[in-house]
Amino acid sequence: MAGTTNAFEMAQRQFDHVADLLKLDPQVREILRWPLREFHFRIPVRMDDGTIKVFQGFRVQHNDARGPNKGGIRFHPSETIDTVRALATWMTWKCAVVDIPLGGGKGGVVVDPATMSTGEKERLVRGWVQQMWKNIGPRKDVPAPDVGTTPQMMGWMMDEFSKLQGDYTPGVITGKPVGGGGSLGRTEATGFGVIYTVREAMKHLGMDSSKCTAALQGFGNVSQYAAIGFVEMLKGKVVCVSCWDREDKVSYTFTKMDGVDPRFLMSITDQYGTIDKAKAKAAGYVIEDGEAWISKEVDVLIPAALEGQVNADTVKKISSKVRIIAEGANGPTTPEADEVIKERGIFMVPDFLCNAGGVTVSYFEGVQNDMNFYWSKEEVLSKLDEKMTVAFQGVLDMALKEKVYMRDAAYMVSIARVVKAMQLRGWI
Ligand SMILES: NC(=O)C1=CN([C@@H]2O[C@H](COP(=O)(O)OP(=O)(O)OC[C@H]3O[C@@H](n4cnc5c(N)ncnc54)[C@H](O)[C@@H]3O)[C@@H](O)[C@H]2O)C=CC1
Ligand SMILES: O=C(O)CCC(=O)C(=O)O
Repeated sequence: MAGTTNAFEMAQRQFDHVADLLKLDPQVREILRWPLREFHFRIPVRMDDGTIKVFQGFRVQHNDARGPNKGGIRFHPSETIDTVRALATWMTWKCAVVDIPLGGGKGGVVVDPATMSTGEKERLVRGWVQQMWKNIGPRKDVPAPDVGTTPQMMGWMMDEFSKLQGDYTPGVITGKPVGGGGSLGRTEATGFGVIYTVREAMKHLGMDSSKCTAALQGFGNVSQYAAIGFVEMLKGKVVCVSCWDREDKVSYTFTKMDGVDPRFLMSITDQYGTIDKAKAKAAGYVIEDGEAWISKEVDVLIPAALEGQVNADTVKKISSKVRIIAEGANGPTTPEADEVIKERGIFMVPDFLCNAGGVTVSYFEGVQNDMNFYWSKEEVLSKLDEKMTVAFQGVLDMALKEKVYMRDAAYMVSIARVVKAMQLRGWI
């Protein structure tokens, strides 16, 4: 992969660029370039065979000027502190851009959860809470799921925290299972939120969504509901999705030029987002290499897997037909690729705006936990649509007013809100 691959370096470069445009005070800049707090810890877990395995865990709290830190916990074999720092930093900008009263945090464990039994996973997540419980809580830092973690794990974590605290505390964590303190609509929230922003981008560009096509990277939580939303809400056609194949250890693209059926594909996908190749082939899907998704002649590209996927090499493969890139993933585009996209005039819906639907419904989940009163799915999704639409319009207005790239405009909106909160609290 060419160019910048370190996610935290990417996050700092994006921020520095806009800080320069804003002529941001150097001291304010120094606060915002780095996380305020980091926790590095080891989690010993009794494995099913009786041995003890020790896992590396992290939690990074980037900035809590606007409210408690908020952000998921990622379980991935290649997790690093720099990835967690980047993801925590983007969470600060994400919560600010959708104007929810929360700061930015993120956690992680270096582990491949697919290699563990259910019991081992439960002991690992309870161990994570045992290390962190004094530094998380509804008014301190509220974790949630991300890549490799599930609602069930959030349920166990909430239980562990409540036991240690001696009080039932559902608001300590979000993305919990429905019936166990979770909110209806959280599963769909990130993917549907992506589609609400694509809908608004299409309105701005004068595109008829029912005549549009899309190619998606990834087929996990975000991509599955983005694909469903593109087909069912926008009446468009998704020509391919891709995934990482855990057996073959490579990625594949699953293509059907007359339109994939996302609900069928979901029925043959495991909990880690790997699609069953044999079943897909039998249903008429063409299986191509993992990078094929990016060169499709479509109107919309939705990278919804991991960071750094649209980079100096892969950006060259983007077809001249593409008009919108909607970043479902966090940090999928490197600064080098951004330059090319800007030059080509492709409309960018940047990650921390595009995928903010998840944390928005997590915020709604916390509100419902506080009230001990739960909303219908329709109510949750209609509140989400409103938040995402207002946020999109705010960023678009800034981009048009300042004549800047949408990513820079999103940073401008968020930085102003975080700086204002720091001023109001007397930090600066
Ligand atoms: N789940 C959520 O609510 C939110 C997730 N995100 C971000 O969205 C992205 C995806 O997250 P989830 O869908 O939750 O994760 P997930 O674990 O449910 O799915 C990830 C998908 O990406 C695929 N993948 C991994 N490496 C790949 C590669 N090299 N090529 C193609 N596919 C690959 C996996 O096979 C899987 O289908 C991440 O960047 C995450 O941080 C952002 C906001 C909220
Ligand atoms: O739901 C949340 O609180 C966090 C979601 C998240 O980790 C993200 O938006 O990247």
